[in-house]
Amino acid sequence: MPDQNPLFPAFLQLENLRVLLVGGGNVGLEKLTAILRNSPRTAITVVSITLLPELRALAARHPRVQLLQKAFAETDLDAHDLVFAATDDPGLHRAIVAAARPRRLLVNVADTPALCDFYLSSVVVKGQLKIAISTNGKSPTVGKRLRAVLEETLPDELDEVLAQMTIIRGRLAGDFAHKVKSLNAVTAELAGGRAYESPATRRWRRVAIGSLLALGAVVAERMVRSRP
Ligand SMILES: C[C@@]1(CC(=O)O)C2=NC(=C\c3[nH]c(c(CCC(=O)O)c3CC(=O)O)Cc3[nH]c(c(CC(=O)O)c3CCC(=O)O)/C=C3\N/C(=C\2)[C@@H](CCC(=O)O)[C@]3(C)CC(=O)O)/[C@H]1CCC(=O)O
Ligand SMILES: NC(=O)c1ccc[n+]([C@@H]2O[C@H](COP(=O)([O-])OP(=O)(O)OC[C@H]3O[C@@H](n4cnc5c(N)ncnc54)[C@H](O)[C@@H]3O)[C@@H](O)[C@H]2O)c1
Repeated sequence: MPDQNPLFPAFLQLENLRVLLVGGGNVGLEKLTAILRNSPRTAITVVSITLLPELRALAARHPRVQLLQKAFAETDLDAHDLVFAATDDPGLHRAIVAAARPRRLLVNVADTPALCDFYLSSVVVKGQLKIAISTNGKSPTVGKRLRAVLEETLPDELDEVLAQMTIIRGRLAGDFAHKVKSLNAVTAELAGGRAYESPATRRWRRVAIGSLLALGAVVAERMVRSRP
């Protein structure tokens, strides 16, 4: 399958790891915000020559974020597990990746797929439910739009369902196979397909898919027309 998305999705216990963020400008602030929104107690070292006031304010609200106002040095990689590079210096990004490789550190370089060991995703949150979306870098904008559609469409009650299922699975007796059978039976309705969609969900699905397809067709046509 030549065209498949080969990325492996996983959900990190980031609060057990140590993160280095290099760059404290606009993009650095975006990365720090994304990390802390998901995993607010993560230990993060931010290394940057300059630090935006908003980033300082965010760090002040998170005791495990440490700010180091200075230029990046290779030794900053020591004692970290993951690295985010978000400066305005592509040469520095290449140097960070080169220094991180022999240390077996995983690196994300903002907006630079060729230098990334992992990509960030659009994240849908409904209580405890979290869905990460990857377009394999094809269009982060589509990821962002899909996030909004899913946030709007997924019923808020899903979080309650999860809470109830946790209680039920804790109470179920019997062997593993019996438990799986019971849990599948209890949740059968959730997987019931379109017949089980609420009218609002059905409408959103049609609107979302319809408008994305229409938009794609318009853009494609314009591009064909504007070709020299
Ligand atoms: C999901 C999200 C997470 C986050 O960053 O937190 C994310 N980008 C987001 C938004 C966004 N990024 C860009 C735009 C402008 C419009 C556009 O270009 O489409 C917008 C839209 C906006 O801001 O509205 C610019 C851009 N991004 C990349 C390139 C380079 C390239 O494509 O070659 C360029 C061109 C730079 C340039 O032209 O200079 C590359 C990457 N961006 C990724 C993640 C990874 C792939 C994710 C995937 O598989 O989809 C990957 C590969 C690596 C990485 O950075 O991790 C977040 C949405 C969060 C949300 O709101 O839900
Ligand atoms: N701001 C955006 O939304 C956006 C969008 C698309 C592309 N970009 C590109 O992304 C890059 C970063 O953008 P930005 O807005 O975050 O820039 P920025 O100037 O706000 O931030 C860059 C940060 O990197 C730090 N830095 C530079 N060299 C360093 C070093 N040697 N050691 C430590 N820190 C160092 C700077 O002190 C600064 O805090 C730029 O190349 C920009 O063109 C930005």
